[in-house]
Amino acid sequence: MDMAKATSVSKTIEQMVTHSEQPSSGFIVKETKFGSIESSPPLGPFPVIDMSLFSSQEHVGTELEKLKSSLSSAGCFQVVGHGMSDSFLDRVREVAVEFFQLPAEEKQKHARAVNEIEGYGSDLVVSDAQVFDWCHRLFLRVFPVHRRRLNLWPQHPPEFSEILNEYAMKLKTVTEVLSKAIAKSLNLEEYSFLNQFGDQALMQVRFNFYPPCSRPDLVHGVKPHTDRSGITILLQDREVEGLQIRVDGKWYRVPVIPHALVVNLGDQMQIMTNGIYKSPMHRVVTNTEKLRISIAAFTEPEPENEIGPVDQLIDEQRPKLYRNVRNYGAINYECYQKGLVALDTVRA
Ligand SMILES: O=C(O)CCC(=O)C(=O)O
Ligand SMILES: [Fe+2]
Repeated sequence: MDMAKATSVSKTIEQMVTHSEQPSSGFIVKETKFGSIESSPPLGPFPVIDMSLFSSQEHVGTELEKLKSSLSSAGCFQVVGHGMSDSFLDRVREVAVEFFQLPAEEKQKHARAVNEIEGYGSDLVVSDAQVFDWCHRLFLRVFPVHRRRLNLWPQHPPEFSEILNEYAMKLKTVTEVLSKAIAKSLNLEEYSFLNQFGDQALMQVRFNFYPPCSRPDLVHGVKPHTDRSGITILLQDREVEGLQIRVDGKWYRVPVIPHALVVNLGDQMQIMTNGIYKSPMHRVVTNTEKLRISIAAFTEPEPENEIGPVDQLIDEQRPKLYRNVRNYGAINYECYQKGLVALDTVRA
């Protein structure tokens, strides 16, 4: 795909929104393998877990039970008691909004290169048959720190980098605490997953901006996918819903709880838990009235690390479901281009 066509995708959304036009054909979903685009399926069975209770003798058992039952079915829950204040989370959202409100030329200074995902832009174009998502994104690697590409980090608003850095550090702690709790919920040693992530685990943050859309019934904010990560932590819009998760073949809405974080498992945790815990398929729908922003942080093992199902989760009843792999990110990307389900290609 040449540069002209790639940039025209992002311009098109803004122009169509400004002129209240119908989405152009490149955005229209023609076949939905995973069910029609409904804006209001039922609310999902996603529990709210209070992380501060992990250190309470009295309550930890109940919280770990909730974690276990949600991860073995839906693969998703929300967390409170994560240690971040409401005002801090609002600040994180605000800097994202301020960035997206900048004039297009200003945002383009941080544009991603045509064949790269890091930076600001719309969908990376990988095939002529591709249907585009109704979304602009700013995608930045935050860990390991020496791999940050600071030229892609916004200069406006001026406090963007400082806030993102602080948010990333806090999310790192939350992710570590959750990894240990996930291990405990399976009666494993606390570091069973963290050891596979390694000290140089990757964290990438994606700021998603979904403009209102005149035909939410015809486009996806983000098309159905599973995350390639180990663990994804999502800060949803304070007010506007849009995320849906598929459980047992049906779509469910994830409710907005303004100061909770949504936790989704990614494919690499499904591998490490030998398929006991699920990496849920999810999608985002748009609406006619309101724009939506969300901030997703994906943590995954160091690409060079070999990861695989934890030994204690393999037995005669549950043989090893996945083989050991390195660089799952690259496998996932290749499958995406070929239209294959990445997890199916790494079965034992
Ligand atoms: O916007 C959302 O709620 C989810 C976005 C998402 O699934 C992603 O960025 O991978
Ligand atoms: Fe996702």
